[in-house]
Amino acid sequence: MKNSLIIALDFTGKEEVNSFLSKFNDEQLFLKVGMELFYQEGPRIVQELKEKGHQIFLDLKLHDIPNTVGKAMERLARLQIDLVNVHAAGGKEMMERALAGLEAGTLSGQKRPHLIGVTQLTSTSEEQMQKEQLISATLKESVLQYASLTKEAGLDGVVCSAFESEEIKRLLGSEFLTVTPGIRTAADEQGDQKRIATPAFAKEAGASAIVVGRSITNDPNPLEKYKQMKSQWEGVLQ
Ligand SMILES: O=c1ccn([C@@H]2O[C@H](COP(=O)(O)O)[C@@H](O)[C@H]2O)c(=O)[nH]1
Repeated sequence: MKNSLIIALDFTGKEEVNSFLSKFNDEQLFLKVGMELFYQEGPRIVQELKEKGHQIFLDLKLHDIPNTVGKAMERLARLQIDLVNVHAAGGKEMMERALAGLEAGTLSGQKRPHLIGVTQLTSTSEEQMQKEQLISATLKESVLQYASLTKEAGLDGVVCSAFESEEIKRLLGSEFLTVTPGIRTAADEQGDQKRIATPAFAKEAGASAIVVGRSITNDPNPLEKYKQMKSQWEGVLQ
């Protein structure tokens, strides 16, 4: 899990996924299945990708009452995913129940999937957060508060931007995972993301893993772009 570059498979269906993955010459990847793909294809897509030897981050960002999230996590654990998440804004009790559900659903002999909490989405700016969520703290303070709550609930780490990773590791320990989306090279379009950083910046900030979607999936040569970003992430200059 640590030091992974996770590719976000934000596609409308299985055909698009297969056509994208065919360019990777059977390379074993860490793939993120999000709402768009999961709602279209259902749990079967996760099973198919696992059967091909890929690791899976199931990014469904659960956020509901503790009982519902706990029960849902118990079901998701059966998919033998590697990483899954909830919104930290759901609260400590909800996160504790999510973890308990995941543990209860993990089959004996299998490893429990890592569970992380989303802090503030990387598409949120400080100004938006303060105006729309009526939070008067700085964005970093809000992220750190959610990260602390996530750790208190016993989770393995958080989703945050690369800008908060270093501080989270300093406060909560180097083993606490920071998974950072909003990753772009200098040439890429920002799109709807607000807190973007390069793979090299994320590495410098001690991020545990980076999540890259459109920079790779929209590139005319996704394999080359993947290799380029991976080598920047791994600290090999290109
Ligand atoms: O705070 C968050 C949490 C999740 N994401 C997800 O990561 C990818 C990023 O895609 P890009 O195309 O590289 O912007 C996407 O699937 C999001 O759902 C995030 O961006 N920020």
